[in-house]
Amino acid sequence: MAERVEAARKLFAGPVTFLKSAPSLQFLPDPVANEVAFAGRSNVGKSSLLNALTGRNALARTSNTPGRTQELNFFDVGDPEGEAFPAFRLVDMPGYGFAKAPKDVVRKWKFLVNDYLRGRTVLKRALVLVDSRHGLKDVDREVMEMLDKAAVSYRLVLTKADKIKPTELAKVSDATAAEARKHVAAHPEILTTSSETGLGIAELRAAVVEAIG
Ligand SMILES: Nc1nc2c(ncn2[C@@H]2O[C@H](COP(=O)(O)OP(=O)(O)OP(=O)(O)O)[C@@H](O)[C@H]2O)c(=O)[nH]1
Ligand SMILES: [Mg+2]
Repeated sequence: MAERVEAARKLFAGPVTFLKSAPSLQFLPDPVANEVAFAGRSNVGKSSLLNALTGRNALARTSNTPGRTQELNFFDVGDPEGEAFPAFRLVDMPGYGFAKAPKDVVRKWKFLVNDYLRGRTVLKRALVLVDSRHGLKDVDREVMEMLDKAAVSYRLVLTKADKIKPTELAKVSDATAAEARKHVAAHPEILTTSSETGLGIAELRAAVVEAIG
């Protein structure tokens, strides 16, 4: 475990650059590197977690206003010692399930995300982020079913762990794990993170590196 964490730290210490935004499938980058995608309800902390993983504060745009990102954002991550750049890609997905989302936006999200998830052979894993204060919601369950059907393996990641008491956190984590076990494509173990304190970030890096192989 410690070895994997160290290897992952090195890989993530390499160059990281924003590649492009894809508002629709025709704008997807060529599938030249394995990808790990960040999914989750709006405001759950996807962009913040991507920044924490790469150690770059302002790489992915974070915001207090939910639903700003409606595109797939691709980031190249390199290996400082390797020849190949990118070594892999991180994909920041638009958030789902915010209250004021207009219907056409929701429909667009479903088409874009569903098509991306089903058709992308380089997509090795999705990380489904869940706010640890709220736990899984029905929209998350719908996305989990979408991932089950698309046969994309995924891992549930609790975010903003700094915002709740450890006893509450343990309860939410147990409940989330119990649900994960009912889904064929879900990893049974839940990762707990905070972009604010750095909790779980090293472990999440290791999980990404394991996923990209
Ligand atoms: N306390 C705390 N706040 C966080 C954490 N992660 C994110 N936030 C805050 O939560 C808000 C939303 O974060 P984002 O990273 O923009 O969320 P997102 O999931 O990318 O949101 P969308 O792009 O709208 O889907 C911001 O105000 C962040 O500063 C965390 O670990 N702890
Ligand atoms: Mg975002």
